[in-house]
Amino acid sequence: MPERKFFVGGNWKMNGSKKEIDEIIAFLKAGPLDEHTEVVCAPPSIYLDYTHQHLPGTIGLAAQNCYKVAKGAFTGEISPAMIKDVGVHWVILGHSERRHILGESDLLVAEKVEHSLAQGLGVIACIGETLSEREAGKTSEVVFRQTKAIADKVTASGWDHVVLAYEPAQEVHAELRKWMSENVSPDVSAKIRIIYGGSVTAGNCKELARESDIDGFLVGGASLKPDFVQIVNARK
Ligand SMILES: O=C(CO)COP(=O)(O)O
Repeated sequence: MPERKFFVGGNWKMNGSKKEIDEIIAFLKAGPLDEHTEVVCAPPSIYLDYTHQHLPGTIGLAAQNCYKVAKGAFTGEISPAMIKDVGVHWVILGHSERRHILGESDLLVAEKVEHSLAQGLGVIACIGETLSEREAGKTSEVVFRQTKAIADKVTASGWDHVVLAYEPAQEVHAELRKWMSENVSPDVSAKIRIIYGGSVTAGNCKELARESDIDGFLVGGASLKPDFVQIVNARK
């Protein structure tokens, strides 16, 4: 069975300023960070370049979104080519806030994943149901529908550059891995990292990290605080 390197993403969402970023970088530098964990921070796009200039090279960077074509008349959007041009190698796509607040469809998210992979970015592809969908017992239906939209656009080798981020927990992670095995391939299912994106804190990270199908985290609020170091080190 392939080794899946633990992956912790810090999604800063629409937070931060140069001063706050300096503070985050200071606690990341102080660490120490478990070298067996892949760490990727995602600042707002306007700060990608600034963060790239100051962050240690051992920590990766992600944009929080991008568009599905290289350039053109798409006011307010950024492209994978631009993300790469400032030295950044990852992008988060399909975050629940983009799906539900900004109205991104499964197809749009999948097209963004396709274009980003074609341009050579790594993709943190987010999937997850809303609370009302969960309460209606639709978790698997929604999550598999979203995953299928993405899977339809990813080539066999493309999966090497995808991390799947899902909210609720081990049970669904295990179901997702089974879906990947049956619908993509046993090989991809064994290799792909499925990370947990539901309010991870310094308090709950160690227990979550013990689950066999949880290969890391996508952290929101706690990634802005020194607690993030403990989360990165959850498997230590
Ligand atoms: O959306 C999330 C990660 O992208 C989770 O956010 P919080 O960790 O702030 O709950």
